[in-house]
Amino acid sequence: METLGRVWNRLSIRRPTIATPEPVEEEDDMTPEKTREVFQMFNGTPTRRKSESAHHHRAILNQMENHQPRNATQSPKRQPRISESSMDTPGSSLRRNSTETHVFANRAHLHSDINVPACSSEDDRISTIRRNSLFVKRGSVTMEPIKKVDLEAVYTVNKQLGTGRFGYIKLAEHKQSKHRIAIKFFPRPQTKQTDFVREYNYSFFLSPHQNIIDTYEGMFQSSDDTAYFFVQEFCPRASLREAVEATNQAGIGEANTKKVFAAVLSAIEFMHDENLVHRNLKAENILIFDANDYSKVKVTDFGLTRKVDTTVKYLEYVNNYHAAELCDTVVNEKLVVNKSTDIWALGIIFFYCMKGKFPWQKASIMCKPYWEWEQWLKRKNPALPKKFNPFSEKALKLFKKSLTPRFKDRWSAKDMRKCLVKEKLLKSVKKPDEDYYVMIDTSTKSRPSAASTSNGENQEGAAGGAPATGERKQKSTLQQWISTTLTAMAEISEQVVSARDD
Ligand SMILES: Nc1ncnc2c1ncn2[C@@H]1O[C@H](COP(=O)(O)OP(=O)(O)OP(=O)(O)O)[C@@H](O)[C@H]1O
Repeated sequence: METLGRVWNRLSIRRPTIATPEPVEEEDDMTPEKTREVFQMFNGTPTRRKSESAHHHRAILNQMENHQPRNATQSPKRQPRISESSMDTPGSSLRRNSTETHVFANRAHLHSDINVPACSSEDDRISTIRRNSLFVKRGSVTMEPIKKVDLEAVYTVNKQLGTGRFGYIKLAEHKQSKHRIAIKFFPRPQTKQTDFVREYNYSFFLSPHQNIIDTYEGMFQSSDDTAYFFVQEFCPRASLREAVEATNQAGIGEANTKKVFAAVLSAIEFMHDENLVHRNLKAENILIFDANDYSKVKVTDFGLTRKVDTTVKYLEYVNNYHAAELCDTVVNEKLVVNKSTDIWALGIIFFYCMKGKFPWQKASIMCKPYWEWEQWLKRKNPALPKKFNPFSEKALKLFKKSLTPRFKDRWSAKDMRKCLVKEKLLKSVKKPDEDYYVMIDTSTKSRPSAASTSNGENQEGAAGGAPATGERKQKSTLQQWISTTLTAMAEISEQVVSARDD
């Protein structure tokens, strides 16, 4: 069993002052596994097997911006080290990591007087350096000292953007560069240093992915010692929660849901490939950068992120996104971290995007809407709960494979992505007057196509075979049908009369 102190000594780096732990409610104990987990991140020692490592390289390369996807048989293309690529960039200062031979970019040259981040998503130059460097992943998980910063001197701190259980986020402007950034604060002494460091490391380590919030390099604490903080890119729009709420319980529609999920599942697939579980997926933690077309969507908040198989202690806190196994757990019960909890949360988010509300409050049989779903799932009741009626067979399969209490039966993020990308998610709904068109069809061959009667975004503008796009056309078709019917009735009555006469 390796103690915290020994790990620091082994890393042979300057040991930061570790704050005396305050009696805060712990989510998980500082087990030897956990200690290793946190501090393995600091020395960058690869813990994966060789095959996993190759897979990781492929995954990270394929998902980095500006990188051509390669097939699995190609060996990872060597990326120029920063030291090489920077030769033609005079003035770029490089810093050598104290524990590793990796060299990675330092943004100190941009703000040489005060070494604090000021980058924003617009800062393409720096983000490209990071996103193109293969070793950023290992470089990013290196332990650095927590620097004291006089907040007022460096930033103009503005309004609060959000608040959570562990801290709060504020909009700020970096005084020197005028960049708008988001600062995530962790109040002291409530926050343990290890929790702060862990969240920063996961956030920074995962940032190169295009659907994960960018976290800028550096861990800080305010000069008055009231909070730790790190800096992230600012999302100028809203979270998915706000976007859905703005629809007044109508949901964001099939096309937008597909866009959101393409981004979110790409991020979660990346995390799961790295054997990391987000554990706090919810609409509030999905940031929408463009409210109009959902073209830029990023996942944030890695405060609960843990490696697969980590043992954590359960806290008494249940939300709409919690899987059935979490809702049945008692306080302080130990749980083993599993990817399937993210899959459940994604199932809930999918329902929420499509319907504008949650399927249930709590995934417990004490909650009637959930109990009804479970009864149907276990075939104890053949009636599908009404709220699932609008969904297509494929979408129902997605629900069955995410919102199942049998966590081993749950899909992977990849399965979910395949289903969401390819399949139609809403049933084609028969319009009330479809029968009328069927009658027309037999006489006038002018029935609208099925596409124009489907529910969802395809309702309007369906192509091919739809005759009655305007009211006028419909009226004339109706007149035609009436006259055909009247003629037919006259013929029939004539035949009846003549038959009677015979
Ligand atoms: N970079 C950002 N730009 C704009 N708003 C943000 C940003 N990051 C977070 N927010 C907003 O702040 C809220 C809280 O942020 P975050 O989830 O990171 O805090 P937390 O304390 O970890 O919350 P939780 O209770 O979910 O753990 C988010 O729901 C989001 O609305």
